[in-house]
Amino acid sequence: MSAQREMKEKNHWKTPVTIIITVIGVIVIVALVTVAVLQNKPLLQKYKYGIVLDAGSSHTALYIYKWPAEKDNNTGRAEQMHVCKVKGPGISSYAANPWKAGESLRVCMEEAKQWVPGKRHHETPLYLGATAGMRLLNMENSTASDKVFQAVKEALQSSPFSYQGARILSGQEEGAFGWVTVNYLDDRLKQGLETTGALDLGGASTQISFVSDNFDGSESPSNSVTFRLYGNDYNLYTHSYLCYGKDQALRTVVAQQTQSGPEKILDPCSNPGYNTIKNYSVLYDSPCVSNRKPQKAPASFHHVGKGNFGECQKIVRSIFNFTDCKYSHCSFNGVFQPHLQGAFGAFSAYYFVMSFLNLTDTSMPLETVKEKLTSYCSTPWEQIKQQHRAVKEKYLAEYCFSGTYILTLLTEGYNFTSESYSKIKFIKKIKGSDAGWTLGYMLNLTNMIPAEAPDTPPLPHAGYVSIVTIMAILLFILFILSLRPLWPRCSKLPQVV
Ligand SMILES: Nc1nc2c(ncn2[C@@H]2O[C@H](COP(=O)(O)OP(=O)(O)OP(=O)(O)O)[C@@H](O)[C@H]2O)c(=O)[nH]1
Ligand SMILES: [Ca+2]
Repeated sequence: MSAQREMKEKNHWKTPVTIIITVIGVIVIVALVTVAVLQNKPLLQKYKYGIVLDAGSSHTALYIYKWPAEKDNNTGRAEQMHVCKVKGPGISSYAANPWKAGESLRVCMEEAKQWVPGKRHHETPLYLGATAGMRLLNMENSTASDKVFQAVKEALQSSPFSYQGARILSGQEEGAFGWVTVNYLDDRLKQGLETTGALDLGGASTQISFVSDNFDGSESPSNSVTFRLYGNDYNLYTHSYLCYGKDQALRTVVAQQTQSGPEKILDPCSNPGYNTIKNYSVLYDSPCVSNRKPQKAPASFHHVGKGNFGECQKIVRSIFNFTDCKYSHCSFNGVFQPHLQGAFGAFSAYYFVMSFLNLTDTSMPLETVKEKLTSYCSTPWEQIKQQHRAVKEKYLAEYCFSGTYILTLLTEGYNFTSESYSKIKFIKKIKGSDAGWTLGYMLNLTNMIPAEAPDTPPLPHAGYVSIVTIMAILLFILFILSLRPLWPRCSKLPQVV
């Protein structure tokens, strides 16, 4: 009797133990699965943001980038979220009123505050990089350049973002980061694919950057930039030609025609019927041409269009020096350049000009490109204006020169042949992000491209979760089986007895 009671009491005790064990088991399963889910992926996809201001010679643009805020930055791709074009000219144009340079940025800075979520403002890095316009101002008047930077810094520091500095990029940096952007957006770096060269045509300078098998940097170290990205070594050739941006090259071509200080020039690079008065002091107010300034000249001259592609190309050719070269190969002006290799992406003014002129199809023979330019250049100015009422007159007036300049720079300056020309792609954006140096610059400064290939997880996220879930269930079943001797079935034994 007492044994039976003991057994009954024991059974009373066993049932709650089984329940507790079951509850603990369920909790363990839930905890394990939750850990697996959380460790590998945040429940809510959050983004990080970065802002880069491109203070170019002709204008400033503010780019906002975003990327998934995963454990390490290297797994998600950064993409352009928004671009804000600053109204007015580039910051170097405010040399006489530096505070206005800072003021000009305010509208876009306000816009940035709307695009980046408020709670991310303080952790969002903000950079400003200035290019050829500020390089020229710095050469001409470093005090004025410092004052412009001071004004710009104050404007940026007063924003809620994490200001990381404003500086002038070197030509090598500008070229190399443009190359990084293009290849990053094309996913060529991560996958270790053959890279694409980058051609950037700005207002005051132009860059060419590419990887060439027969360039190791030894022949001209100043043209060499090395990178180790995702476990691959790149020896990049890059050169930036100051004064060979579209605006400065045009200035040089007009200066070339006004060296004797005439009152009128008949310019083959402007359409027939184009006629405007230009100021000598404005034209020669740039270190790119100041040494050519005529000794004796009136205050202004009549700039009259003649519209002749062939003659225009002759003058354009004359701003390149093709004779001096101390290296095995040169492009122009005695600058070393290895043999062109692979495909190229051409952006900025290359794209603006060639898309306007319907010349982005590079399978078109070079002869056809010349014919189309001949036709555009010879079209009367009034007709051009009538046909393109929505396009800014300043741009319209320059397309004959710009097209001629681009063709000459590519084929005679950089030595693109009809075959290699067909490997150029005129581009504005890649997968929604603008081609340009800004993204590459930010990726570099935020260490978002690792030197070594990231450790790829042997299993995707879902795989981890499934395995942990199965293991947890198996463990639980084993655990329950191990408790068999305590199962309620035992409590019935005394009744049988
Ligand atoms: N036709 C046309 N030209 C443009 C447009 N936007 C800019 N440009 C011109 O194209 C040239 C190059 O522009 P950007 O690439 O912005 O040059 P930037 O960055 O200011 O100059 P850099 O400091 O030399 O790089 C300049 O002469 C601009 O005036 C456009 O929408 N259409
Ligand atoms: Ca630029």
